Amino acid sequence: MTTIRLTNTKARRKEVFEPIDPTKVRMYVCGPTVYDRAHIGNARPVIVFDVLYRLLRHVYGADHVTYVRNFTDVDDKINARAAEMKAAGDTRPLEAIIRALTDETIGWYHADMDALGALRPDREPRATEWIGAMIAMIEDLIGKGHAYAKEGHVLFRVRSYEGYGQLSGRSVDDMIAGARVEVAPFKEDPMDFVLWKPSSDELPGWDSTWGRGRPGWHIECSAMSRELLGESFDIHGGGIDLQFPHHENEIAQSMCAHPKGGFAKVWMHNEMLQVEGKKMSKSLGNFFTVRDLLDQGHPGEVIRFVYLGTHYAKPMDWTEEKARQAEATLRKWRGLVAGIEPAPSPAPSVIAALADDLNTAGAIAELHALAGAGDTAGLKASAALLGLLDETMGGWAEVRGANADAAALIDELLAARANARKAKDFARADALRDGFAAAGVIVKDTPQGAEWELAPDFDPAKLEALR
Ligand SMILES: Nc1ncnc2c1ncn2[C@@H]1O[C@H](COP(=O)(O)OP(=O)(O)OP(=O)(O)O)[C@@H](O)[C@H]1O
Ligand SMILES: [Zn+2]
Repeated sequence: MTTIRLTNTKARRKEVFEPIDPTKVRMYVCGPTVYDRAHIGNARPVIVFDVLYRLLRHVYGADHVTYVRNFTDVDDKINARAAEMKAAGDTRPLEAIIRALTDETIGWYHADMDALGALRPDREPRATEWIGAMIAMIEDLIGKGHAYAKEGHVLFRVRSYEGYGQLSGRSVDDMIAGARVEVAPFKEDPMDFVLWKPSSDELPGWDSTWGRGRPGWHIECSAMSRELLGESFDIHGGGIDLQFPHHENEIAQSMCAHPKGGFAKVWMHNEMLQVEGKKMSKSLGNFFTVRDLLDQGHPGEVIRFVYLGTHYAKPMDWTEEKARQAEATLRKWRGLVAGIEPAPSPAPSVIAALADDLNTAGAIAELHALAGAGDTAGLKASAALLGLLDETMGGWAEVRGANADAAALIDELLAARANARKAKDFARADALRDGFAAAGVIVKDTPQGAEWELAPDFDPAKLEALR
């Protein structure tokens, strides 16, 4: 069996991955808070953990892997957005606006992430459907002395859990000094965080022994992962921005509620997608959405390919140049594998790269090697492991709109040019080169073969005349 090695943030090193139960590999990834279109930063964990999911399914069998990713559909940011909509004239009750907003956002999220070729997780729990489990967990924590109720709030008593800070490697006192912790009259200690808070009549709320209220964000993931995966599971993922406080708080809650369980064995964090050295985020306003890129004509597969070019543990940025190169490569590979029966399994070299802490850039280098060696069946099977070259994947036909026919003709003419060169028919090869230039097709010869793109003055009639 393939040995997978993963960097465990908790251990701060690369470890051999050994599932607790190899017939039931379990992974939980923190999903989006649903009030807005996903920006391209939010797509990074989706793609990273989709590749891991595909690798786990390949190694352990598709029926032996359970992937859970939640939707946070109760949150102050959602309430604030709904309040803005109401202030802007929406006449529905706030709760109805919230329901419509979260439903619509989940629909967008599915459409956008599907377009990136991400498989849907096995379970996608909505927090609002698991409130009972959250209340039960909070009651349990109070019973065990790890939480306390005050003024309609329930707080987690951070100093009651001695392991607090281990994941992020900081002491509680450092954290207090460094973080902007909210001091509130109902807190015993500034580090304590909210498990439950009161809701006004018009906000979403659920009845509890502490009054009508709603859960805090951190308890959602602890309760849902416990319900769907158990007290111990294999992998917990999310962006590095969630390591503290969100994941630290999840660990504290889950370890205190279920001291016999181990919660997550391996913690994996993707680094940030950045814009000029800063995390892309809604609060900084330096974001654009996956939908923006799709609407600009970038096929989802091209976006995916760009992400795979950088290791998940390194920061990355999005550039048009990367997109251009990705598109040229994929266009060429799509031409190579069209109508080809894939090999029965992916190439060992590609599996080995992915098994080495998801070395996606290395896996792509291996795909180039397969393409270069003419192993198109191997290329197709191996690309599938990365979620690439799927013939049902959309985007390509629309990418250049009416120019889809042109794409086929250009590829045909490039093949003709290569043949002419091989046959030393330089007159024909040169005529094609000049013809491309005149028609507005920019051709670039690279070690991997010819790449092309259309200039703004592209003239389909001139291209047609080159036949
Ligand atoms: N710039 C980014 N690069 C990579 N991952 C990101 C980035 N921003 C958010 N994420 C990840 O996206 C996932 C969904 O997070 P969530 O919906 O809470 O977004 P968010 O953190 O609220 O976004 P923002 O910071 O823009 O408000 C999380 O796993 C988070 O770590
Ligand atoms: Zn979470």
